[in-house]
Amino acid sequence: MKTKYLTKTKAFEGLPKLSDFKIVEEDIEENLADGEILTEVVCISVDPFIRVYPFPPGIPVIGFQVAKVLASKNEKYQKGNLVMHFGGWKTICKVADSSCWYRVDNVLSKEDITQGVGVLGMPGMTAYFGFLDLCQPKEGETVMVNGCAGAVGSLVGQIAKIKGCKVVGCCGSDEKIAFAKSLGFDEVFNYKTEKSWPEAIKRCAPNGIDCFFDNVGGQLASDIINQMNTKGRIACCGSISSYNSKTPMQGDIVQPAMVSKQLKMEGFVINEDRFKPRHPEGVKQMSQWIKEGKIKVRETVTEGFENTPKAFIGMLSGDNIGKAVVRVN
Ligand SMILES: NC(=O)C1=CN([C@@H]2O[C@H](COP(=O)(O)OP(=O)(O)OC[C@H]3O[C@@H](n4cnc5c(N)ncnc54)[C@H](OP(=O)(O)O)[C@@H]3O)[C@@H](O)[C@H]2O)C=CC1
Ligand SMILES: CCCCC/C=C\CC(=O)/C=C/C=C/C=C/[C@@H](O)CCCC(=O)O
Repeated sequence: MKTKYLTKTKAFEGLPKLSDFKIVEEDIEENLADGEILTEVVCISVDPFIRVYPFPPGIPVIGFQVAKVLASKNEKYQKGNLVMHFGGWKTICKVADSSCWYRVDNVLSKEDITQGVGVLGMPGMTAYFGFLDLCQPKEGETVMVNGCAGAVGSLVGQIAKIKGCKVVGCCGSDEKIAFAKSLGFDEVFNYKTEKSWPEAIKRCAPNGIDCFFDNVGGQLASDIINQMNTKGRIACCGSISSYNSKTPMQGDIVQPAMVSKQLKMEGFVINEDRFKPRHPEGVKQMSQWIKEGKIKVRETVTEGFENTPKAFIGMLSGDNIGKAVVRVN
């Protein structure tokens, strides 16, 4: 049997380019070891961590996909099931049990299957556990989310509304502002067009910020932290403003605000042991909120395996609204 995968030809430098990728075709043995499954890709996730995770050129680009089981030597999965696994940008995969997250067709219909790598996948779990566990939001508090129209940020804002918070967001276009407002965000600003970030933050959150979910980092994050209320909580989720930077980032220091306001700042990665065993809880709650109409899902879908690099570069450049995903089959 033949498989195809996308690999990077060399380490990324700055914003990745289409010429940094190539497709490789090879034979794949169909015999499976105990616990393995053989799958055919349905959709592929393009996520920011792929830009910064130091995987070498030559191997399939890392990442999550939803795939159909073609054969199984794992009692949890049967031929025909749809699963979400960490098989990378590859069409036919042999997958070990440890890389397979869950059966997607138990919770999603065929039309919504791309949500397996979005709201019910890694980004959804990041929003759910990262925000609720680290920020501990209370009713009436003000929550700030940057990258607020993306996969994680758009979900964090909606969870914050469910918890009775005032939600302030920022993002990179007026179309994205309209989207965030349609989700229930109370105030949103465009960080690309505002003359002064401190003034925009003050205007949108005049009473200060209690919880900050940081997707972006850099000076924008420093400006937000400098307007936090006493005992505020900061979840450091990502720092996408630095991922393509060719020179070291610079920004105002935050220690004076951290000390004087007694802030709590904590970084996390969703595959930590403290979250992994709780993923079924996250999937169940997010599914429930979607059914109840409390969480709305938006995706930017690119068609075709060969267009995965284009979708990835587009996501890093801000082209996506909601989750960026590639539909293959
Ligand atoms: N800690 C963890 O376990 C996880 C962390 N993350 C992190 O969460 C963040 C969001 O990820 P995700 O929701 O998947 O991605 P998004 O869907 O939000 O897509 C990326 C977005 O980042 C924004 N962006 C790009 N460059 C910049 C910049 N220089 N300054 C500000 N914004 C920028 C763009 O939106 P715009 O138009 O607004 O600029 C773009 O659309 C990332 O930092 C990611 O690394 C994600 C998953 C897990
Ligand atoms: C593990 C990636 C660390 C890079 C941190 C960079 C930015 C933050 C971010 O975006 C984190 C993303 C985390 C993604 C986690 C993916 C794992 O669940 C992959 C697990 C691998 C496997 O299942 O074999």
